[in-house]
Amino acid sequence: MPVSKMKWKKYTIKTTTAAEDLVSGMLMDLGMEGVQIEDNIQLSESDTKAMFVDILPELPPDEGIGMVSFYLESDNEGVHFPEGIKDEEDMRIKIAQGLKELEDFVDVGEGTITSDETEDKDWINNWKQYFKPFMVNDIVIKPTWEEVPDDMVGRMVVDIDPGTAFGTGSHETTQLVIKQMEKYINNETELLDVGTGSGILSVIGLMLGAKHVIGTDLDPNAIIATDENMEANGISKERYEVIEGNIIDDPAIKNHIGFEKYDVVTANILADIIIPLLPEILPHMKINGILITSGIINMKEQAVKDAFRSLDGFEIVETTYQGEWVSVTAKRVK
Ligand SMILES: C[S@@+](CC[C@H](N)C(=O)[O-])C[C@H]1O[C@@H](n2cnc3c(N)ncnc32)[C@H](O)[C@@H]1O
Repeated sequence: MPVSKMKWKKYTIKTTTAAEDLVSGMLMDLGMEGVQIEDNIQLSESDTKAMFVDILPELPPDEGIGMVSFYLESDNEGVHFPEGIKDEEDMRIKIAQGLKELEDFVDVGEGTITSDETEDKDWINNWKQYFKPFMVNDIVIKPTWEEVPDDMVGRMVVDIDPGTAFGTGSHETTQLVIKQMEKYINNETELLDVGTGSGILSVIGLMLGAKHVIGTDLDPNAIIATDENMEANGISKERYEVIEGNIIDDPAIKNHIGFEKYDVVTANILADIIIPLLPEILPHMKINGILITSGIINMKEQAVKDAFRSLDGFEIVETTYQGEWVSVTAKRVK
């Protein structure tokens, strides 16, 4: 699929941090898509988890200003406004009315609207320009829309389009798991991939010879992406299953996955999620089964290891590092 080169016009409303969510909602009601908020409020714990960052960025002080932006497609005929909006003037009037209604509930601040010159920007597909074929050990990982470069021909090739799910393979945490999988997966392996994202680890597990994989994720986009990536790599439906749900607290998922069944389990999720996952994953593993955890920022290495050691059943066999990230591999010993 070629990288889309649509043109977009960006409009930005200067408001307050208190009003930014309401302003976004108002814009979405008017039919705007891709609404973005920028402010200097520190991310909450749940936001950081969703964004997969363990370290909070240092931001300048929050001065209560929030910028809410949206993008409209534009071409030679001009900007394409959502249904019900005639032109730019009509849009500005409708937004001003919307802000006025919100004023009864919250301080909307300046409420000024600025626009950027039309730019060649596609915020959904932009990242694709930077996703190029690369290698992890001997495995070539490439976007589905790129050819295998000449110097990488003849190796195992994994095609990936993560869509909106996590997992191009370029993140250190994913690479740490792939390198461990190469050591432990063989033709007898039953694999469980907790937090499958794009399905990249499941696909690689099967390509390395695993008999079957079950992937789980909380994100419905991960299910779609995994199906697509299995197909892109010519993997038949009998070899895998991907399910939406949480093995931490959903007994139906636990029963479905089955107990004492897995030779290898991968879990590339944040340390704060891995810690409560460990006792839940243990009973699904065979004795001598291997659990490869990743997504652990170095400052949380000790906490994850303490969690492993507090459980009667795991023995840590290896710790590997890439950049500021850590992967802990453990064996089920009883
Ligand atoms: C860092 S991504 C890893 C994606 C892919 N496995 C990789 O290695 O590139 C973590 C994934 O875990 C999912 N996740 C978070 N908590 C989970 C849980 N309790 N059970 C299953 N998946 C979870 C997220 O939705 C996200 O897709």
